[in-house]
Amino acid sequence: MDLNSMIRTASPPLTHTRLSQSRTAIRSVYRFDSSNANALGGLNFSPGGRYDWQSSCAILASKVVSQQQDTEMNSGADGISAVNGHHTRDLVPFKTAETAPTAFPKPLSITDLLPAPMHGSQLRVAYQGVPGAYSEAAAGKAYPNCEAIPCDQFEVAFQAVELWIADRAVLPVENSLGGSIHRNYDLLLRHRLHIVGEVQLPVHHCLLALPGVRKEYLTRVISHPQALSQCEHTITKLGLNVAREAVDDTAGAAEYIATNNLQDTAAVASARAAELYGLQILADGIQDDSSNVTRFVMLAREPIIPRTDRPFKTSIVFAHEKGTSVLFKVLSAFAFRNINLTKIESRPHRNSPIRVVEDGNEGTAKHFEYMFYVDFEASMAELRAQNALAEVQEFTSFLRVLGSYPMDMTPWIPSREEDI
Ligand SMILES: O=C(O)C(=O)C[C@]1(C(=O)O)C=C[C@@H](O)C=C1
Repeated sequence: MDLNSMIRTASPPLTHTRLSQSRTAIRSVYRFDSSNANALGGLNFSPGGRYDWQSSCAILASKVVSQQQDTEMNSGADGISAVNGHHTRDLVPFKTAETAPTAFPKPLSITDLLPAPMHGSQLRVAYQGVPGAYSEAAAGKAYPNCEAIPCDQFEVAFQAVELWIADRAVLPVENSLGGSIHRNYDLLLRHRLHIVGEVQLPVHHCLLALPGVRKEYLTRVISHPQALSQCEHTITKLGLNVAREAVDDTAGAAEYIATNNLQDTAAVASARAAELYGLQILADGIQDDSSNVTRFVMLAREPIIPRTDRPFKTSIVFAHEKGTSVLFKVLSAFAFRNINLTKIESRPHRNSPIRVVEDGNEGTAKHFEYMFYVDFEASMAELRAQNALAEVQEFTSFLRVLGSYPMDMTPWIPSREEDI
């Protein structure tokens, strides 16, 4: 058994197996009851279903709304049906309050369209890791008072939302020191969820060990690979002669040390993980840069309606059969309209990873093919963004809008000063 599986044995996050056990129950009912909760490892789902919200949201096509339409939207449910070109009554079965007072669907209200619905019921948010992981903190920042659902893998968090076990997933996509979390870029493409928001979380790492353990006793430091890479230089500067070992998440590493009473191993994790698993903090603020930040995206089954009354970001992914030659044209579509790009990422084109170009005289060239992910600072409700994408569509063979969502504009709170 490897380290990761041993850690998983000790903690009960949502796994692929538990997801498939619960699949049948989830398909047959929208409401979760306590038996489903037990099937999912004791997760305590909030009572009451969301089918009213689901059926209402089903009418929201991913079409954009203009600024003028945005105003109509504020006029209530009728306005919304007009905005989207649909008639709600065609889609929602009509019942009078007298005949079925409890089954009558709640009309879609403006709060249903916000990234964090204020339904009164607790929002269930899937994250990868165990309690004390940074992803759990990001879920709490994105959706205060949510019910955070731990998942053992990123993919399980995607599936938890798809299967209605969770309402949202909050997943890391990039870190200011460690770079992109590639796995999540690939999963964004493979799954059909929509980005409905982003949060940036200052990440303040600590070196944790069992009480009484001194730095000199350590032979091994374990953590999430991103966390290890964010502390690489500092671990060396601390004079530790240790092997680095990657595990699934930072808090899981802390839990593993506590459960197995490991005297020679330290974890890179949060101060909250130290508290939860009874470890001491040997060194505080061990990230190589004190302004270490991880950006997380919030995912949902339905897109939100883009707006223009606050700063929005839009994320797209595109590809072209003729390779990278299209890149300049695509980027210029944004440059001409003064639209800032905040991120560009390329990933292997899994369906056709190599393009072979025969040249009779020179031989055969093999070019790698890519999917390009771009984030830009504009809302899909803005004409300039719509025009830019119309142009991009002309140059590309594949284009998907992953989401148009409010930018995280929370004031910058620098991480505490290093204390080592
Ligand atoms: O292991 C955790 O605590 C996580 O939440 C994962 C994760 C990541 O995937 O990057 C999140 C934030 C930090 O950058 C380090 C690790």
